[in-house]
Amino acid sequence: MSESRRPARRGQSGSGGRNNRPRQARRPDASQSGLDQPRLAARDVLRAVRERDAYANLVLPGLLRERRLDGRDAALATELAYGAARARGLLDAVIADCAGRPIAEIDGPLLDVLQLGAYQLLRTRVAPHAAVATSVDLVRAEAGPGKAGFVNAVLRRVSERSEAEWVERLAPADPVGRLAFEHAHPTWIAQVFADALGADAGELEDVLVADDARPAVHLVARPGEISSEELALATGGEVGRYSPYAVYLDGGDPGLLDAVREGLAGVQDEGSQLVARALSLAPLDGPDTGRWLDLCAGPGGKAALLGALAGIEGGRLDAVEPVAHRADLIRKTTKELPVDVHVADGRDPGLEGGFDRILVDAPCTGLGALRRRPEARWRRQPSDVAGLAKLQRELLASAAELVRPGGVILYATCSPHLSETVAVVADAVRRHGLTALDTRELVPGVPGLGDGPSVQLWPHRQGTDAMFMAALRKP
Ligand SMILES: C[S@@+](CC[C@H](N)C(=O)[O-])C[C@H]1O[C@@H](n2cnc3c(N)ncnc32)[C@H](O)[C@@H]1O
Repeated sequence: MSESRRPARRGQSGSGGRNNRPRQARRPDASQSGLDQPRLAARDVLRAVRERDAYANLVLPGLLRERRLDGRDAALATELAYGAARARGLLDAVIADCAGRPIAEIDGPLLDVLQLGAYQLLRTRVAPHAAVATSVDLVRAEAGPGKAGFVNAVLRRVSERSEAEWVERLAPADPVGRLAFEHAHPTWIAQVFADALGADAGELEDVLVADDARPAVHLVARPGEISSEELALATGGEVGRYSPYAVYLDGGDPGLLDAVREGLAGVQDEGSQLVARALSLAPLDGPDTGRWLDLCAGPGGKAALLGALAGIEGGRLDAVEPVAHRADLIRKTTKELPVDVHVADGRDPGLEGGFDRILVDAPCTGLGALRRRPEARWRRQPSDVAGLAKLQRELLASAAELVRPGGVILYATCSPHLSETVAVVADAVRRHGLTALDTRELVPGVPGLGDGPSVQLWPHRQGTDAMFMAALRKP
């Protein structure tokens, strides 16, 4: 192994899910046994993402276990796989310039290694000769000396400039495009962030930087099971700033923690905790009869928190999810809680109305949680938005039917896209006669919430995912 173990500049963690079985997670064969194993693992993750649309953060853990990589080797593999997946647009622009040909004309397996090498050269403190040599070794072992020579030549060219110099040379001239390029985001997503920031669009660079940094792991202490103080003591973490259930961890695999294995705690971004809590705090007209509904509940993170909070008040939560295996995940997360899981479409779940509190945590583009899903920013397309916005409106219409007069709906997305947030809410207010409440009052103690009445959280302001929420009461 090399000096590459020095701390790298950027890194990450995340969540997601499809085609992620560890098909590629077999042990390396004999021809690979002399190779740098963390880099081989990172290369295999990039390959799985490219070839079969896998999610890096679901493939990598299985692969590390299969290959018995732990400690510093696991940390290096994680840093390189997630970092290269996240920075793909920037890396590809540099690689294409150095190769003198479009990315589409470079063989996929070579491109995986070039991205890995370019990432090390531009965004880590790995010594250039180690970055180039280990990349060349990876290609030589699989594709022979000719291809290895090509990779060697391209990476040597990459190493002739720093990241800042490449940005200077290749970034588009327009301000949003330039910032997007510099911080490895597609321009359209940077524009979505700028639009959502509105008058605060001057903070765009701060958002992009925060979105590109390794996020802390957030744990949720299950109410009634363990307090956040006890959880922080048990895990060596730090009690969260805003959610009374949050604990921050610096890194590591939270799945290995006793508290998580025993179901006393879960992994959940603090912003998501604040969403669930906001629904529980919303003022109703009339008494709370204890009928709560989570209309888009899979995989069950917020349902677990809501179920625990409803249970403390003697209430119950109905949890709706159309995808059977995601409904199974809700059952697993909420067992022993007063939660009834229904496999159904939230637009017509077949439940009797009259709910006091309804969460609509709608399917969305996820543009607010990109920091936790390394490759997602390069996969999402602007054309994804229209279909989701239609579904979001329909789900909110269904919630407006199911909530009782005086009851409250909390509409939430892990996206700041205006077409998925304020536009959907304004439409619901107009069509269904709902009243917008001041949602800022439902996240007490959280600074930087702007003019209301809805709440948009940001990684650079609150350190959470960019969750949106709006509380709506039926008159
Ligand atoms: C943003 S996720 C919800 C996350 C969840 N609340 C949690 O905290 O774990 C959206 C969920 O809505 C589900 N979904 C998709 N279409 C739906 C529909 N028509 N009705 C209800 N849920 C739907 C998705 O399968 C997904 O599990």
